[in-house]
Amino acid sequence: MEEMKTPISCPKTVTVRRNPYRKARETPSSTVPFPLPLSSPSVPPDIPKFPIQDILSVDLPENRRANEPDPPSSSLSPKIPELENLKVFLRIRPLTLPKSAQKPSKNGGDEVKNAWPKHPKTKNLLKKRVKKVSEVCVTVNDSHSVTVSTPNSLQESKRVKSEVYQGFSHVFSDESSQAEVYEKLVHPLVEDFLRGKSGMLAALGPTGSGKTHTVFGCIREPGMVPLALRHIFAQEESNGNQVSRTFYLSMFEISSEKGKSERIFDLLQEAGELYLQQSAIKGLQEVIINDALQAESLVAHGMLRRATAATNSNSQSSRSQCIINICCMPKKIDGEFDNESKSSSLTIVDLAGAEREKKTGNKGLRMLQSNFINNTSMVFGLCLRSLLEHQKNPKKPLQKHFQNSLLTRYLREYLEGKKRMALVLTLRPGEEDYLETSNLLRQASPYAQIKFKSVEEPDKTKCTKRPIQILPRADLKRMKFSSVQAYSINETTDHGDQPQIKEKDVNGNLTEILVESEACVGCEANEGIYIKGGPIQLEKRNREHHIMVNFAKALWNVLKQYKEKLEMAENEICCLRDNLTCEKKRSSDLENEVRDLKSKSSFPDVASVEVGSSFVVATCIGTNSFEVQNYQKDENWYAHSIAENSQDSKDVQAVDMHHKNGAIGVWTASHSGGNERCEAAGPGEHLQDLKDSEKDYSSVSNATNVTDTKNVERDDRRMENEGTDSESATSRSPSYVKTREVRVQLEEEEPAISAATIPDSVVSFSLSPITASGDNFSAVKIDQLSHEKKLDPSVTVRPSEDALPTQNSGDCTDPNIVCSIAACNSQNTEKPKRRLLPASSILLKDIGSLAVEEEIDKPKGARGDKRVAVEMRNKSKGSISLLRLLRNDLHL
Ligand SMILES: Nc1ncnc2c1ncn2[C@@H]1O[C@H](COP(=O)(O)OP(=O)(O)OP(=O)(O)O)[C@@H](O)[C@H]1O
Repeated sequence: MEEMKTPISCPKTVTVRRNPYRKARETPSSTVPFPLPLSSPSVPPDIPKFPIQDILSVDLPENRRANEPDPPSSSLSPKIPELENLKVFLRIRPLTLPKSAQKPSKNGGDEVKNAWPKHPKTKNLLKKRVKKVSEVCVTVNDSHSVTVSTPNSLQESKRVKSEVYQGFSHVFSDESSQAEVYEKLVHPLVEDFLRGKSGMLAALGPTGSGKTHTVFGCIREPGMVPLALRHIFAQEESNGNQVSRTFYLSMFEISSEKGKSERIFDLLQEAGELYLQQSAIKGLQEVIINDALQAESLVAHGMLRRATAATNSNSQSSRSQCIINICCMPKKIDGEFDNESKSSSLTIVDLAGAEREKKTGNKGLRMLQSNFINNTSMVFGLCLRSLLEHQKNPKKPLQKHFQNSLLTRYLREYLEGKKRMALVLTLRPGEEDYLETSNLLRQASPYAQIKFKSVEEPDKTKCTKRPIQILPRADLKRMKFSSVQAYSINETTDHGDQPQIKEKDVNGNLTEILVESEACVGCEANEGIYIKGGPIQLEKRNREHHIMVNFAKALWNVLKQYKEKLEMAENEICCLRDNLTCEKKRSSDLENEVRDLKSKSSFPDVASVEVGSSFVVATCIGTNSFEVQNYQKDENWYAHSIAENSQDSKDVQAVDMHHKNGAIGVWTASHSGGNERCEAAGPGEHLQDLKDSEKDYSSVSNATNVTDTKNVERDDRRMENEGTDSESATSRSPSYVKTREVRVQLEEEEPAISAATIPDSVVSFSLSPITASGDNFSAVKIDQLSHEKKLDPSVTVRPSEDALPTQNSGDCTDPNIVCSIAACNSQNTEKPKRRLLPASSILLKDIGSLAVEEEIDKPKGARGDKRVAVEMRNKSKGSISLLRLLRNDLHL
């Protein structure tokens, strides 16, 4: 507060003290310059200096005109193309016409129209033409510019009193003759035409301004067309080239009847209406012209056909757009075109003049025609303006105004700046024509800024159509791929910035085609490839072409590889199919062989086991099916009972039987031809040891025919007899059977379980000592297991209490064979097709233990019932009844 009150003296240096206190830095002026470290991180190393000197040393181009577009940068186009400005000529018609040229109109003709108030300014400027000055609004400044003065009557509504239009190629005053106009306007075009450059001249202007007079002229003052024809043929005659070239003349008009659709008519012949196809008139007659006189007469003939009508502005006003084409085609010498001469065309267009309704006073049909004429003129102007704007600012697209009229469609290439063109503006200088004149000059004078390239046109006779070669189909397909590749675009500097399309022909020669920068060039190759656009677009397209070609190549290679793989896979499939067929055939052959062998085999797989006083015989009748028989030993044979074959079994059963004297016999039952044959084998070789693994039964006794095996089955006694009888048999079968027997030691000497081997398998037998019914007779075929395991040679088998299931196990005498006797369950095994009665021996064994009477005399009551129930559970009804029977029979 004290400081605020005391006056503050202004110090030289002010120190601002902050909280917290900081030491003030010394002022830079008082300090020694502090050298920055060389490797200061804040300073980026090696920053290039700004090349100001280089920039300044560049030579600046000379000042260009304001209306000239900026030159393209050197990087984009190394060489500035030779551009030509559109030549715009201006011709001023005489204000007054000679009396011979004047044809009175209804309203008094030109004299009436030119009775406009005089312009005082022009009067002062052109003193020599006092009469005209008072009437004209257009004055020629020099050969390139004119001044248009506003009439006094319009000065109040107009801001400017005069307008200067410049930039014309030449301004022809009203005193200019046709020859003078021709010399400057058409002569260069004709010269170019004769050199092979096409060109077009169009006359624009309001009605009655002298377009037709300029183009066609009259007898005394021939116009541009007759003069051009004379020039052409004079040139030909002077050069002596009449033979080398042919000139064609065509002339047609585009008109609109009743203001509706546009129509094209040939003016050289009565051909009716013609049609425009793209840029060509279909059906247009092109007359060969041999001399100027003939040509002029043709033109005069066409002019007579042209639609004209008298209007207030013109007694012979054109009501159509008239187009004349003079074509030059080199003649064929010995079927070949002359190399030096080129084809070209010269087009001269006489447009119908724009009309103002107020001035012409057109009504009805005339007014409709006037609308059509004005519309065509407007479209023509729009096309040129769009071209100009597009050239000034390439970002602006080139509008397609040409589509709006037949004339502009026909002249499309010219109106898009692709071909050389010249315009001649005709006007009437009278003050009364001020508006038309002013409008025309305002609109058309900027067209002089339109540029087009002076290019040598491709010779139509050489490059437009190539001969189509008839190639094989495969070659054509290949060409579809290779034709794109055949084009290579090379932007060389030989032709400025015009890209060069090098086209490889069939012979491999490169032919160069120039493509205009803003041009649209169609290259008709065999595949009809069309290249459009400027150099940048062409480059882009070229890149796209290359990409597509590479893509197509890669795709083609991939497809080829897939095709090869597919073919290989198909071949493999074929091989596999063949192999499969072979294997199937082999398998079927093997099956047949096995079947044959089986059928040929005399003996099926048979195994027998001695169980107590009985033999149990198992015969393999299927894959897992056995037929089990048991039979008792008699005094002679251990086995002398055999069951019948099942009807399905076609095999032969054989049972090895053991004679009391140690002989081995085979009991066989064969089936052949529907008759079953039972063969009783006689004593064969004496085999002392039944435990031998293999016994060959080479001797078989004579056979006894058995017609009905069932009889055999039903009559055991008969079977036994037959078996006995077989002992004396002498005939022997060459068949034999191989069996292996596995003895199983049974606990408690109850031969309930045994097993035997048959070839490649093990059969186990289960005989229940408790239940003597046939249901508990079972045999299971157990396939040989792998040889890796061995069982204990001494196997003890303990039958289960209820005998179901019964566990069997056995060992194999052959050490190479490892056998395993698996669980044997009568329910699991396939039941034999025919059940046999239980062995009587077993029953007999049980007879003693069974108390049949007890059963009868069983105590009644609950305990007695239980006991009976337990016993009855162990013994079936059949066994009980059988036991009873046997007891009765045996008197036990
Ligand atoms: N330079 C000229 N010298 C002499 N006479 C001329 C000249 N220009 C035009 N004329 C005459 O003016 C009249 C009208 O000219 P012209 O028919 O050529 O006009 P135009 O522009 O074709 O009119 P439109 O568009 O109606 O057909 C004609 O009689 C023609 O002879």
